[in-house]
Amino acid sequence: MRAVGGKGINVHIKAVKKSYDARNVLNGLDLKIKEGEFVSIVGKSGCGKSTLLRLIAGLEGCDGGEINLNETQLEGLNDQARMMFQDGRLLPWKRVLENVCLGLPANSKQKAMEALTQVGLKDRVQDFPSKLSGGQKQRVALARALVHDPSLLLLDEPLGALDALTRLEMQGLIESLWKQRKFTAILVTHDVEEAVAISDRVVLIDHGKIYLNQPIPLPRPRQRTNPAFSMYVEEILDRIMNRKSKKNYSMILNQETQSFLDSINN
Ligand SMILES: Nc1ncnc2c1ncn2[C@@H]1O[C@H](COP(=O)(O)OP(=O)(O)OP(=O)(O)O)[C@@H](O)[C@H]1O
Repeated sequence: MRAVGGKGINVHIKAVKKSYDARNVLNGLDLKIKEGEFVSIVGKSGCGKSTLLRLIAGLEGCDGGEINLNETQLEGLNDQARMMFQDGRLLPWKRVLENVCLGLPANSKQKAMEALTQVGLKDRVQDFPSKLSGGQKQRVALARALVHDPSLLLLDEPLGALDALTRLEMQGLIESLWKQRKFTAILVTHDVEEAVAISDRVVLIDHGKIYLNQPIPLPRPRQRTNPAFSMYVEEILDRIMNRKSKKNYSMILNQETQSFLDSINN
């Protein structure tokens, strides 16, 4: 069933398989994401993060298993989701406002203006993308996704090409829009600090399955100077690199993980 007004949806990924050229990328992957939850996906390059996002977007089909959105099996394109990529994918010959209005009915200008105001670009609506900085282009891409009131926002390394300061600003913007609009968000990122800073939960893909399912129960906005913040970052990095945990945080983290997983399964 379609969620209304951008309210988040549950995403249930069941035993999903995907292969390319007879090589298994996703190998019976299971993941449950709650309505309105912010989940980040991390893992080594090539482990299948973007593949999973494309399957959830319905851009490609699964070779096995299924993806359910609020208990309804996804077939074809996921019309409740919008996706944002590393390169904003703006049309260079269209102005900012026209880029955001793409695919919308002719009377949607007001709504597009509101989305552009929310991302802090109301003064740049008549500019062409070539006049914008990298961060501004990604703000347009974010407005273009949000103007459709998605129930699910899929973020494929959207901040990967930005400088460190712009990245921090954009993380804050994405987090505040997620809080206001209450959509479900799935972020693919290589930056474990970014994942810990804005997610309710970080999941790690390895060998085509979820290898770590780590809730981040820290208050928001997250303080990077908080020792617990560094503990999560270190532990997740250790697990990505298959290193033995240096400080033996695993036990604490595993207890939190188990109680979180119990709560979503009940
Ligand atoms: N269309 C395709 N045809 C063939 N192989 C593909 C295709 N798409 C992805 N792959 C392969 O599937 C594997 C997973 O790719 P994917 O892009 O999902 O990884 P990723 O974890 O997002 O990587 P990165 O972090 O480097 O972006 C890679 O080995 C990739 O080469």
